[in-house]
Amino acid sequence: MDFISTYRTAFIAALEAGAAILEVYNSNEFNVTRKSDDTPVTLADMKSHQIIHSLLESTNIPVLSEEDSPEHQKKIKTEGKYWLIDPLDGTREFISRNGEFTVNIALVENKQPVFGIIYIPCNNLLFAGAKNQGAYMWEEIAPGNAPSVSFFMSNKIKLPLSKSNDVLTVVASKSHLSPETIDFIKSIDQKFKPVQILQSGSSIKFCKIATGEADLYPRMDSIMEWDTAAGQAIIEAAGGCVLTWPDGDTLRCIHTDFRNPNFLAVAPGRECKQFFP
Ligand SMILES: Nc1ncnc2c1ncn2[C@@H]1O[C@H](COP(=O)(O)O)[C@@H](OP(=O)(O)O)[C@H]1O
Ligand SMILES: [Mg+2]
Repeated sequence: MDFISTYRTAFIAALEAGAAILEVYNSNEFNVTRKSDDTPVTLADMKSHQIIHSLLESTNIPVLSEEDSPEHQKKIKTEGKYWLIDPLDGTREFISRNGEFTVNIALVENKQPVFGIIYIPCNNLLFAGAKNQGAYMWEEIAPGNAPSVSFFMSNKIKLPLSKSNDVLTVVASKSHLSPETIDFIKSIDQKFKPVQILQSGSSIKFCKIATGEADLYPRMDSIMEWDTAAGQAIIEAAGGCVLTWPDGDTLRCIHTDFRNPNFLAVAPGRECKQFFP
């Protein structure tokens, strides 16, 4: 549990970024523009990016953000340790005002996420986990100034939570559901009836796997390493796995264009192999 004090700056950054995001969310000034890959970006993405960057720079560990320029991203040495951040994951959900967006901060070491934070500012929910140190969630964590380390220690809820039923629950994207993901869900439905399907935006899907609220998160289209690193660290710390599909290797941050292959995340306590060919 030392990670709460070790990575205190990341906790502070996530909550301060959450406050800046909500300030934009509660205004009508989103300033939506399109990036070169045609994905949307808002004033909230950029404010969050600046806050997290400036706070994490004090750790003397390089910072790589989704919103950095491609030139800056290429300069970061990904051989050692670096922060990998998505200042606002679920920009489409943000723009459509459904509240399903997150702040993601991961620490990557030797190509593997070893620590992750996901903050859901609209729900006051915070998730964090570190390799060999477990994963936890906190409720009623308001955006803004971070509570003390002792507050985090005494209010933590260990993940996974206990599960109340045997139905296999699959969680999938709300805004980007590829035909391959739909085919995978159909095949699971045939093999493991009854199957329940949930849809949610952003890294909230990883949080649902880490808590055990959902059992499977299939992603059969290629999302980026900043979309997955924090969630993977939390799921693995909780005892689950995030594996490439269909090979079944542990997902790693090894791609020069930061684009992940297809993957399947499996909740703690579920045997991963049964879902692979
Ligand atoms: N085909 C694709 N290629 C790259 N990124 C993708 C993608 N489909 C979805 N994403 C990104 O994945 C993130 C989460 O999406 P989803 O809610 O569908 O899980 C979003 O990140 P951002 O909002 O940070 O840009 C979205 O842009
Ligand atoms: Mg983003």
